[in-house]
Amino acid sequence: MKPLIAPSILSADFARLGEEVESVLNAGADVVHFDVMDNHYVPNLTIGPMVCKALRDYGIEAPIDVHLMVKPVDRIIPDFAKAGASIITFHPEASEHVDRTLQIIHEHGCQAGLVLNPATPLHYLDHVMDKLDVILLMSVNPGFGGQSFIPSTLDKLKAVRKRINDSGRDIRLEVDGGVKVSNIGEIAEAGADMFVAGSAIFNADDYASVIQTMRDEIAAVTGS
Ligand SMILES: O=C(CO)[C@H](O)[C@H](O)COP(=O)(O)O
Ligand SMILES: [Fe+2]
Repeated sequence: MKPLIAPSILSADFARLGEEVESVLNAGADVVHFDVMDNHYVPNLTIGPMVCKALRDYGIEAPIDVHLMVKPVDRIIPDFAKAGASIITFHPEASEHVDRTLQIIHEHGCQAGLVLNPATPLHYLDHVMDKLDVILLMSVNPGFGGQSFIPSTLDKLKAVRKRINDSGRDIRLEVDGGVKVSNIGEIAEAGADMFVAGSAIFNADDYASVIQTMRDEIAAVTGS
């Protein structure tokens, strides 16, 4: 599948969020990564469905990838679907019934994904592979942008890539946390095909140049 670059708006200038999202899409980004934190499941507080709707009302048409770091998770899903989310991912530890949460996301017309933290085992995928559109591996502990990539994620990516290939389904393998120009090649080589990057893109002066360099690094190892 075509590699997707998904800037995390956590590192955008929130006072100019509409413009920032527009700029990063004009600079070549594919997907908007939207980090939702509740000061309960993670020790930080960010943005909710009203902000997602505001981006749609502003004219943003690109897919919005809502990464829910909230507990409980089910009751906020319909609000995000109504607000214009395209993909909704959640952490299994934040759901009492993972299969039901996936079902709620699909019933509301969104693509669904599970997010596994660095220390969360892969067995959470065991009985739901047929219901996943996305698997997101966290390469930092969730809660903050600007952290360093945890290298053991590479082996985990390889293992999940194998599971996806064995399943025969088109499941996106997304990676989130500490992704930069300097490591995106090895991350792609390990099997990721959707790359979240917050600080690496929004802290740069030229968004287009960072995104193009990321694409070149991915193409150098995967040919796509
Ligand atoms: O989910 C997240 C943190 O919980 C963010 O998406 C992630 O950290 C992106 O930021 P950066 O690229 O700066 O690491
Ligand atoms: Fe995220």
